[in-house]
Amino acid sequence: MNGLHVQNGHLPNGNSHGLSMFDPRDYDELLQITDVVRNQVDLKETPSIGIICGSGLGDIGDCIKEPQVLSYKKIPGFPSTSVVGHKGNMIFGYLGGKYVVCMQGRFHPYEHGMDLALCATPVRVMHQLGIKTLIVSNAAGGVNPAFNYGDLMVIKDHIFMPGLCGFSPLVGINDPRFGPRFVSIHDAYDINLRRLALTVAQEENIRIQEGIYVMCGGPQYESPAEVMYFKTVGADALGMSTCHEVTVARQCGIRVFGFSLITNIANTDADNSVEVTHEEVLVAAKEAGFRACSFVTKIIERIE
Ligand SMILES: O=P(O)(O)O[C@@H]1C[C@H](O)[C@@H](CO)O1
Ligand code: HPA
Repeated sequence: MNGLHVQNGHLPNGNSHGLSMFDPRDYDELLQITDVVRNQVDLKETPSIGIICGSGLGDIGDCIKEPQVLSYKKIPGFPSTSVVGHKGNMIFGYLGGKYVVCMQGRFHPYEHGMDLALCATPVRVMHQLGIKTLIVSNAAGGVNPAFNYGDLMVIKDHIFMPGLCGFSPLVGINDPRFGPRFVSIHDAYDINLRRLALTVAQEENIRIQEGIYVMCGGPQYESPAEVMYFKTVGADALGMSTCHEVTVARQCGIRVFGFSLITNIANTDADNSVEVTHEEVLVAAKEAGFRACSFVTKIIERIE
């Protein structure tokens, strides 16, 4: 065990700089964290599905039945969540008739020194808890001209900008217990889950799109010229998260479903642009809360 200090049987949280004292690439250290989680909740069964709530989409966690809520503050190694709209709770309980674990709040690389492995820690912990399927959500700016404010977008594929620039959660030592050194990202977003989601949306009368999500580094929103660049290379929606989590999930063989809530339409012309704010992102997410909950619940009901 490297660099991990056990105090009174508990591992410490990250320090005041948000940097963690544990090594998120160390399988055994993560096992300890997972054990601390297990010891603080009365698990009804092994959770089969993990959920990560995007900005303002914490309502999904609030829909969970018989919830057991564990604050991230009680999970050693988990850094703080500083972004408004990310409550920082790990919730166990039932959704759509399945036992799930839900991360009501995520760690964004821009909050934590671009330490992508640290930010993907919840996925590795959920893997050790036994999940087989991960549902990731995010707020994103729409680039595709057919998209409207408030649309949901099933993620078909992604462009992981930090990953392409060497900021991958898989950089560094690789413990084969997490999965292979080299991971193929050819089918990251499970096609059967995507089809199921499109069917559910149609049945529930939810406006749905399908497209390519781009993870930028953030925290600044993209300039109109940058948006045009991404549009040219095939982007449909822009955000600042998700791809690091999906990459780690795929390494450990978890199947993934991802969706974006289009909270704003990204600017494409500096002469006709509007300010983008996190406040409007949160308003859009609040308006979509009920829809997002029923979408996720109905999908989970039908997951085999
Ligand atoms: O956690 P997500 O990806 O939903 O958060 C988005 C991206 C930024 O963190 C923030 C910008 O408003 O919302
Ligand atoms: N860009 C990046 N991230 C975002 C946006 C955006 O326009 N909207 C919500 N999250």
